[in-house]
Amino acid sequence: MCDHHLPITRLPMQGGAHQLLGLGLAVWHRRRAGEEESIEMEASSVWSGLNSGMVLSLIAVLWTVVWQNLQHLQLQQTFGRRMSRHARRLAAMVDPYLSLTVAEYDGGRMRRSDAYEEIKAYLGGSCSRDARHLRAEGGKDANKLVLSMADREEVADDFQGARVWWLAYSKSPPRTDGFPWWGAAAQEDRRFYQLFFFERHRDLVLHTYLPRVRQMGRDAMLQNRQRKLFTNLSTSHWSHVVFEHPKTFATLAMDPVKKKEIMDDLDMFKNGKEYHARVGKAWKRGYLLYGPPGTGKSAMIAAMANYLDYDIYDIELTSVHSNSDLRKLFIETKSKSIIVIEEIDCSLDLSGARKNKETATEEEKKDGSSPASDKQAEKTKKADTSSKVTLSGLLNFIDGLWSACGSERLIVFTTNHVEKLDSALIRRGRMDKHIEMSYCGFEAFKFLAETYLGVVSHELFDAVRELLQKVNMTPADVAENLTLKSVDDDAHSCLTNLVRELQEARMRMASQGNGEDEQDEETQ
Ligand SMILES: Nc1ncnc2c1ncn2[C@@H]1O[C@H](COP(=O)(O)OP(=O)(O)OP(=O)(O)O)[C@@H](O)[C@H]1O
Ligand SMILES: [Mg+2]
Repeated sequence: MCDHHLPITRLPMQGGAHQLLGLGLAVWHRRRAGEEESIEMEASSVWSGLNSGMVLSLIAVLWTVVWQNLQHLQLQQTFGRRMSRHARRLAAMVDPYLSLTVAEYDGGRMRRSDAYEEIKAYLGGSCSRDARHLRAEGGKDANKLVLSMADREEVADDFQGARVWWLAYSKSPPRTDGFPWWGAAAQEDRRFYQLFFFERHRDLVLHTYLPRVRQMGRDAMLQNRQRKLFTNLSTSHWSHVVFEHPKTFATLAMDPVKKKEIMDDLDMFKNGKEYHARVGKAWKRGYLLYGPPGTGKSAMIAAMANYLDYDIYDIELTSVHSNSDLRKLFIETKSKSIIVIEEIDCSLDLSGARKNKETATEEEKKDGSSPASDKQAEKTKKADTSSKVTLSGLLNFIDGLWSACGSERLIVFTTNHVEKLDSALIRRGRMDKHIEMSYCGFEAFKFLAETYLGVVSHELFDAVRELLQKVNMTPADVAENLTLKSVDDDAHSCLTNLVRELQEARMRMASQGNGEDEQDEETQ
């Protein structure tokens, strides 16, 4: 990149005379810039440049008027081809510059363009030197800002002896009356980068320069990347915070063999680009994590994201109003990410329609059952009665045609009640790997004792082993007991507390068992 007067003062305009008038002026500027590369312009050449620029502008305006009239008279069919050939020749004489535009959103407003992001990252480094007006966002380094060009800024770039110019601009979106589901984001300005270069550099720019820009942009993005945790606060848009969960596989208590198996599976997935292409499968993988509350399902997702260095998209299904909103959310997700739907059984009625509070409680009243869980009651309370995400919509989201757009994505469902899930939802190919997160065993306890207390053996370990064989306690409860809560606490006091709690749980189980036995005897 170079520090240079910027030759292009043309902002993209609607076609026709305005644009061509601008073109004439731009030519003068660019001619001037071309000469400035080697010599300073003298006053007389400025005037001659200006005059030729003005003449060209006039020709351009006249040409546009004639052309528009020809169009109007519908003579274009007869003369159009020949005229447009002449037009192209004239344009090349008048303006030896080509331009290329990259929009922030391609495919309507559905998906942010990777190319736009890469160009933005590429230009970030140079614009801090050359541009006068900048935009800034937080980056990986807490003390630094990631810079990009503000609207209407231009920077020049030199590549293998060719000079090109980048312009940033934005446009207001067209009116969206009658399309309310496009939402607020559709009203935001649309951003673009426009690249100008000499026609003689066409091949160099298109085939060498631009691929290099994209590659360098990707590298810069990796350097500045902050991992993000996204959620859909509204029906079809993501909001995010920086993802900073400290859980890693090194601090996740579970059977070491099982843990290794999961880590190997993740490695295979991450390095599986060629494999997926070879066997013709979309590069995605489904994980189902199931087990009682507090057994580490959410902790496992955080550990996976940290291990793979992926972003997380946590979908709140109860806020999604329709299958098409779900699709929109999905399309907006980036690669290298984990898409999570927690407590899937609470978010969706697996017969296809969403539960709402009334229907849920009606059902419970009818069969005399209590709510499946407080969490479920809470979820169903939140569910919008107008929600229409269906089981088939969800299945489509996981492995329909749309699921293949983008790549390198894990889809993770969690549930406390795996038995409630529709078999279609969790069959292999959709949820490829089923992982049971279970109550704390002795191995997991030893791991937690070492992590939380730094002890690898203790006189109370045998008592804990014996009790854990008889009592179901979650890793979350064990971890809570092993947490130092005051300066007087130490390993011994924590382990004593744990043993006491396990004994109490065992006594409760025994008394419940007795109660049930007595009831059985009475009924007999
Ligand atoms: N296997 C584990 N290893 C280490 N810590 C654990 C483990 N399981 C749970 N924890 C700790 O217990 C707490 C609760 O765990 P987590 O939220 O992951 O449980 P969950 O299975 O997602 O529960 P729920 O079904 O209620 O969402 C967390 O602080 C987590 O760090
Ligand atoms: Mg959880």
